[in-house]
Amino acid sequence: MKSVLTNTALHAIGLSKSFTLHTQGGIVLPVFDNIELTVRSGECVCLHGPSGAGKSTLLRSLYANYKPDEGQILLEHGGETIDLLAAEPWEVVEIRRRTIGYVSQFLRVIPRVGALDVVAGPAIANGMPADNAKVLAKTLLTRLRIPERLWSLAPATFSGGEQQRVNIARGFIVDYPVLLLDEPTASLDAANRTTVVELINEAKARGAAIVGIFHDEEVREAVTDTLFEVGNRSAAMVALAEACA
Ligand SMILES: Nc1ncnc2c1ncn2[C@@H]1O[C@H](COP(=O)(O)OP(=O)(O)OP(=O)(O)O)[C@@H](O)[C@H]1O
Repeated sequence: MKSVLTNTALHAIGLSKSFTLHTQGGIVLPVFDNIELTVRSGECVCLHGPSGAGKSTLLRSLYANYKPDEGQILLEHGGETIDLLAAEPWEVVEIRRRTIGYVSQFLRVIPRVGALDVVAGPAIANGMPADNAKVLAKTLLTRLRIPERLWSLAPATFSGGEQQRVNIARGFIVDYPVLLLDEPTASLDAANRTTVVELINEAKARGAAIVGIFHDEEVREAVTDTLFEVGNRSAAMVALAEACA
């Protein structure tokens, strides 16, 4: 469909999700119901709620890792508004390449590919010449304090925090219009948390629409514009100012 979202980068309408446990007698676990979520360009929405409320499930649904039972996820992609849930698998691949970035807590390591190439990969896939992509990758790895001696090594043997920082560099190397962040600072020290906050705020300043889960209170307060409560049946938007008052 032609573009219908004005200044809104992502609009989820009527999202409902339950899991059916086929190996456990077909028990149905409802997770969320009738979620309505709007994220504007330059805005960071923090998914908030108790453990088990469904934050990760919602974030994964926004990346089409999980398929909600009902609803639409409208996005601007290639000058058109598309519904991610109705997209063909090849379109989902294309949407992930160009429009939605996702930083999970854990790096899915690619055997034998060095950290520099792991980070440069998404930029090259978006058409950036390899030399330029590697320069950008080096800048990000330096900002995230990955020592140069590790750049050519495959991250499989890196520490948890090092892997997470490689993952963050990989997620921020492309100027995705929509960025999904699942606890990006979970294994990081204070200096690297500060760098991640800077990267998030720089992404917002260039107009990225961000949805994230941030358990660290300082990080949450430094980046969040809007808290989105997950976990009651009528999930509601609560202004950050109210939540922090
Ligand atoms: N793949 C799955 N299959 C079945 N149930 C699942 C699956 N993923 C999540 N769940 C269930 O859905 C509910 C929500 O889980 P989810 O991980 O989204 O919560 P969360 O709010 O992110 O929790 P936390 O803050 O502890 O990470 C939980 O009850 C969980 O057991």
